[in-house]
Amino acid sequence: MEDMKEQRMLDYVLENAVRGDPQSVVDKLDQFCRSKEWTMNVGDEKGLILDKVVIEADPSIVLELGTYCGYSAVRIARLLKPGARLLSMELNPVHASVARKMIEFAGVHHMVEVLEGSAEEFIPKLKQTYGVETVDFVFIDHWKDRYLIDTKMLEEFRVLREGSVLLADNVVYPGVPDFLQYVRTCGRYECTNYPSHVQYMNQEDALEKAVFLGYL
Ligand SMILES: Cc1ncccc1-c1cc(O)c2nc[nH]c(=O)c2c1
Ligand SMILES: [Mg+2]
Repeated sequence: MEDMKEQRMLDYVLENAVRGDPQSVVDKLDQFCRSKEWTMNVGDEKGLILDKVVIEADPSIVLELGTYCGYSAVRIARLLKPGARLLSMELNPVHASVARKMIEFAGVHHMVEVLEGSAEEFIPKLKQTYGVETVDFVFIDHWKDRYLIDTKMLEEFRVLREGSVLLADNVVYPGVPDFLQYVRTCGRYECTNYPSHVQYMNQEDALEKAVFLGYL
């Protein structure tokens, strides 16, 4: 396989971060993206907002839609309590492979599982295959055209419970207007917007938190 940007980013972490130290992996990923090549990790600025929302939620079961190279999986897992689990879904097999190595190097592989495939495929299986009754936190960061469909699927399969926290990246850029309109107007979510910037750039972006109020 040709040497892809994602492979170069993984190699940089393996050479420069500290094995078993998730913070050092996060720091070296940000350093790579600022000094070598831009990649679509959620990044350090939006990452601090993600940290605060995760700490506040203190979740036991986390879903992530869109693993990419594992930056946010490592960033979230480093904040989870013992026994908590993160299931992260990634459609792209090359990214999933890079992410698994990143997560293992960071030493959080005992709490993070990367599911290779689409959210559409895995959400219906969460209960019988992964023993997940409901989830406490969902980080949505995959593809703008899937945010709304997959959120409705989480509702349809009763994966959410009163108080489940959805946190969506890129609600300004690239933008997910249909998802925003839905969570802000359907009556089943309490929404908060967190203005920020596209990772490692000056372009405006934002995160949106949507707390599920129940199957009204
Ligand atoms: C790729 C890109 N170019 C310019 C500006 C933003 C992006 C960008 C940023 C992200 O955080 C993304 N997250 C998930 N999925 C994406 O496709 C994605 C794309
Ligand atoms: Mg993103």
